[in-house]
Amino acid sequence: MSKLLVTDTTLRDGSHAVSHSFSPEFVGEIVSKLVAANVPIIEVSHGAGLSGSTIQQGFSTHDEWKLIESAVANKKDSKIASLFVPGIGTRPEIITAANIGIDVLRIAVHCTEADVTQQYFEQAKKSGLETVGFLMMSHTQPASVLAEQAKLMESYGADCVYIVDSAGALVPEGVRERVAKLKESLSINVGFHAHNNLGLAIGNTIAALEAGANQVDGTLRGLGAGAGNAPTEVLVAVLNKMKIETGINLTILMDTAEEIIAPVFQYPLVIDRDNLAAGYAGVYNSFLLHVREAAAKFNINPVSIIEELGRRHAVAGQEDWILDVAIELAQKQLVR
Ligand SMILES: C[C@H](O)CC(=O)C(=O)O
Ligand SMILES: [Mn+2]
Repeated sequence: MSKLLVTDTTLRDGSHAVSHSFSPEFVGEIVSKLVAANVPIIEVSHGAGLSGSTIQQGFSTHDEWKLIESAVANKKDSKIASLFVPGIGTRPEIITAANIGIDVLRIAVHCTEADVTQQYFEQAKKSGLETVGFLMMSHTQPASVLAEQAKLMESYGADCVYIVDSAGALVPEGVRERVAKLKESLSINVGFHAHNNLGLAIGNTIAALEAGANQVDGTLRGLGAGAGNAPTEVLVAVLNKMKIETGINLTILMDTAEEIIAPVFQYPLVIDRDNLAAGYAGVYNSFLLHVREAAAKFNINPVSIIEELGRRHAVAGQEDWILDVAIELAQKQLVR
């Protein structure tokens, strides 16, 4: 097996968990540490991707382009990736990010919407970028549907397609069958991105590797939306034990997670009631901060909002449903 490619997305998925408050200085410091640890790909952007700083997705405290410039300035031999969500980002932002010097664009859509990504893959290729397709909320579709979507992305120019467990809802068997189907269907790399709502982020990532995944994600200390991601340092420790070569320096990861990332946590990253409810109901992790705000505003149990969003199969971009559901539930309480 060629060397496994690990992408650290602390500075992108982790952005959700710190209310998009990373500074250019902090980004430069973390990128330097990840580069020193030999992490091959480092993702940096707003949690919702290029141009994600909006009222619906949460405003960034700093100019996103300055964050990306700082990452590029410190990247040395590592590659800088940015996420891109069609409908949030537009083609000019791809050009701007390429001109700043990113190397990889990760194009993320709900896992049945690959058909809207063609123009963005084409633009990314035109701009000289490597490309990754990110099939979000992959638990909602069977392997056969995901494979069809992934083949569309491959035809548009994707160099890799990821199974993305956005709600942390998959169990290892579900990961294995999805990754194996993509491996069977594609001639490009296959990746996996975990969330830890059921305590399975590491286990699921190993299941993805056993099914043939070539690229996997992690975040330092698991800093990420909702229940967080597979902690990169833990993942590398487990891979070392399994004699799977990554070329990554575990000590630098452990020290950076402990000494620099842990102090920036705004709340403990635990599988609390809301995070477990989201994984169990299959609800998108980046909804959770907004769910908690709405629950507090209307004095209702956040789990009742999460369970209703799960029943309605809410997907990325439907953050406005959170408030609608909260208002409906509050009104029901009033009429009891
Ligand atoms: C835009 C999302 O945060 C992408 C992601 O990390 C996920 O779906 O998980
Ligand atoms: Mn994620």
